[in-house]
Amino acid sequence: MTAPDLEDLEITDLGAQGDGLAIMQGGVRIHVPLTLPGERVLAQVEGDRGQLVEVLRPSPDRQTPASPHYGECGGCSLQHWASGPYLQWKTDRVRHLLAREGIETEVRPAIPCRPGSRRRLGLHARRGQNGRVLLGFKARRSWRLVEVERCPVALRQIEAAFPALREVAAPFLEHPKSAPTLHVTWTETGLDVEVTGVERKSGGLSRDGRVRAAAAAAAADLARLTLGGEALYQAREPVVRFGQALVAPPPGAFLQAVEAAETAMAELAVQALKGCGRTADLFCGMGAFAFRLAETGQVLAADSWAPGIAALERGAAHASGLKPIRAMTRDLFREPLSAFELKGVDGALFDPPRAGGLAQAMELGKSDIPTVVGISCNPSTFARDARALIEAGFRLDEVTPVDQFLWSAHVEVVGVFRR
Ligand SMILES: C[S@@+](CC[C@H](N)C(=O)[O-])C[C@H]1O[C@@H](n2cnc3c(N)ncnc32)[C@H](O)[C@@H]1O
Repeated sequence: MTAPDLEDLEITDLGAQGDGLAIMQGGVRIHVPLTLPGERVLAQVEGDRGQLVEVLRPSPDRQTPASPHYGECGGCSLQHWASGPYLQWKTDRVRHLLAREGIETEVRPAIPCRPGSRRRLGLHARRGQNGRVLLGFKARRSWRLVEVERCPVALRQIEAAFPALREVAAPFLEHPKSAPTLHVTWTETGLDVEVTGVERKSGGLSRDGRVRAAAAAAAADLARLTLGGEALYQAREPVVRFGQALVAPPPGAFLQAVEAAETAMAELAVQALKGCGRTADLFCGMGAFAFRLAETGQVLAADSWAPGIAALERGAAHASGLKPIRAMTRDLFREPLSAFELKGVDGALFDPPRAGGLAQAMELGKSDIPTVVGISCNPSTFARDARALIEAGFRLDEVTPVDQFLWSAHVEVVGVFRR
């Protein structure tokens, strides 16, 4: 094996994953994580990857990273970038991905999210030396676990619970093949933790393990602890608020990562769909947007995840002052709501998973709905779906990036289509 070459590189751009890009002789593009455009750096280069050794000429936009685990932890890739150019890069990236589909529209300045606002985290647990439990995130481009004590992205309540969560994780490591992940969500009644990645072949978690997990959950004052959807401990029912409604999320439910981002997206959607008497919320989850839309008009809500639809229905049954919500479990990839079924709907919102919702977008295109709001955590598939709507006669009037995934290369978008 040959040792990597030490190279003096000029970083000219930033790639899609947030890595600095340098062009070597012969036009080879080298990805150098943790660098910024305009910087001169020393990096160990192997293939098309460079590992930063030293920043020889820092960018004026370089800032001190907030996390003590920065660089090692793979969770954040852009913590070293000042907020102005960082947000501008996300906005430009959305514009670029739309342009690639031939779409030109107004891309508004990205809505920022504060540090310390993330309410959902996936924490991995492993055994370290001397049997000690390690809790943290994966290292950059590696399966290695980086133990974290602080996470400036997470809500303070989650960060403060790290030591107690390490105790909660311990029983799930009883089988050497287990690689547990604690999916931690902050709710109105406290922390809701769903554990996955526990070896099931030998009967799953032992009886003793369950007792220890429940005791650790009580000591950590969790609202609920579940393993693969099965309750191990519940002190209080977890509850999340969507506008005026309270919903009890089933274990492992999808929830927008940052509450303020969800509120900002809902405000954009409600504003665009103002005056609609009947809207459709497609890929509705537990109704994060449906409940806000139901404050002024009837809602038809659909999603393939039956437990989420059941939670939405229970929330709707207890909410007061809302217009009726009709919810249905439906696979919108295989069986999108047809233009015929959408008759009488005068506004629609669609918020598909990362893969996008092309089949549903095409049906929306065939319908006579005048306004559609598209929300997506993947601007590439959003642009593809937008293309389908535009080909069906819509204009994409505006797109607003929302920086829901702080200091990562990911960005959420909200687009308003009209015809
Ligand atoms: C990005 S989430 C949005 C959920 C909701 N709008 C919210 O903000 O909480 C995407 C949703 O798509 C749903 N989904 C995934 N595949 C689906 C499919 N084939 N058909 C219908 N819904 C699907 C998931 O269950 C999830 O609720």
